[in-house]
Amino acid sequence: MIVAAFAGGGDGGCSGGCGLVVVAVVMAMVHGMKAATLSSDPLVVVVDDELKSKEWEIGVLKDEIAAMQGIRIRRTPPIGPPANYVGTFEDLHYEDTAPRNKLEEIVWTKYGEVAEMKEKIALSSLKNALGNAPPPRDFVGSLKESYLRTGLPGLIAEVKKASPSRGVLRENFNPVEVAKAYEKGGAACLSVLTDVKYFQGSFENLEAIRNAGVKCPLLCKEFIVDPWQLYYARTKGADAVLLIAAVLPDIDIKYMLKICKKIGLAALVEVHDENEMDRMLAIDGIELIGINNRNLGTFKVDISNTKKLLEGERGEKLRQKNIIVVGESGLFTPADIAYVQEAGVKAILVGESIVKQKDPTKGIRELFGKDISA
Ligand SMILES: O=C(O)c1ccccc1NCC(=O)[C@H](O)[C@H](O)COP(=O)(O)O
Repeated sequence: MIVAAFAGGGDGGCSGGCGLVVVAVVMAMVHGMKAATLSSDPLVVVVDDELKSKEWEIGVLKDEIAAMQGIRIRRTPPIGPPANYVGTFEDLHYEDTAPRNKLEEIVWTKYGEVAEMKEKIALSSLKNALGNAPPPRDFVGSLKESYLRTGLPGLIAEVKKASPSRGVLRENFNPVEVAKAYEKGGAACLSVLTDVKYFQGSFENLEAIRNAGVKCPLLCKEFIVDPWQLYYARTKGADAVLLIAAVLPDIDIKYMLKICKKIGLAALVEVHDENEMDRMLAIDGIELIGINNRNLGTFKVDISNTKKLLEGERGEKLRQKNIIVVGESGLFTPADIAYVQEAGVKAILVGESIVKQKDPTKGIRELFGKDISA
């Protein structure tokens, strides 16, 4: 086991906690080196090489910790150590270099995109810009209010032009028009895809909807891999963000939840299976858990996933913790809504079935089998 070897343990009994200590130590070293890089020391080149090596080691360790938590999504392609690497990991083999599934491909692309964005906009600038951002609105409160008003799951209606599994869902896509139609139809909140490459979304769409006076709180539907994105989303007017348990280890979820709280973002934490649900149930401070019925590896949609994850002790624990469960993906008919509501959800996230309708307001009426706007 890499972490144990690196930690000098080697007895195979090193838990995720041990790995975290190792990461903390390496990070402290990296921070020390970053400080050195800023100086005019003649050893700067050597320090730069070491810095690259240490950052690479952190990536390896993070994947190792994630794997221990059952996460199969690797953060970056396993490209091997930087040139001149001298260290603990040089014996690793890099055969499995293609993404294992679409989600992993999206995550790798996102890492690259975010790295480029971070070069252009420093975190400190984003922090300074927070004061000028449109004020955060109560995403969770809006879902609760809708549920109490209608007796039906609060609707998070998704502004989604296209998806990897279904291709283009709506030609002549006007995000503001769709958002207004959803609001008119009784949506409690909106989800706005901001990923460009795979969903043809954008942060411009999010900003445009916010600036058009739409009152529904907005979820920034993005693949978050770095805390920088949380600040960016907030400065663009998001009220909530998505944290995907299949992508983020517990330590990242905990850290990001803290940041969200600090900057006024609600967090929808998304799970797909029992392992992810159990991991999230062990974390304090989660208010919203989304159960995605779409397997993000195979794209297969099965709404019985929601029921399966809410049965027995898990359902009981969710109720005890007052967590609102959101049923996500593959919901098309009033019977589907009744099925997931019966299973215990109090909110739903719906894209395809309503965005494809000529009139999305009417699409919402058909989805629920009644007018939920009044
Ligand atoms: O929708 C996809 O094809 C997809 C592929 C890979 C990762 C995520 C994906 N979708 C994100 C979502 O979870 C859905 O957009 C959302 O739950 C709404 O689903 P639906 O009502 O089925 O459009």
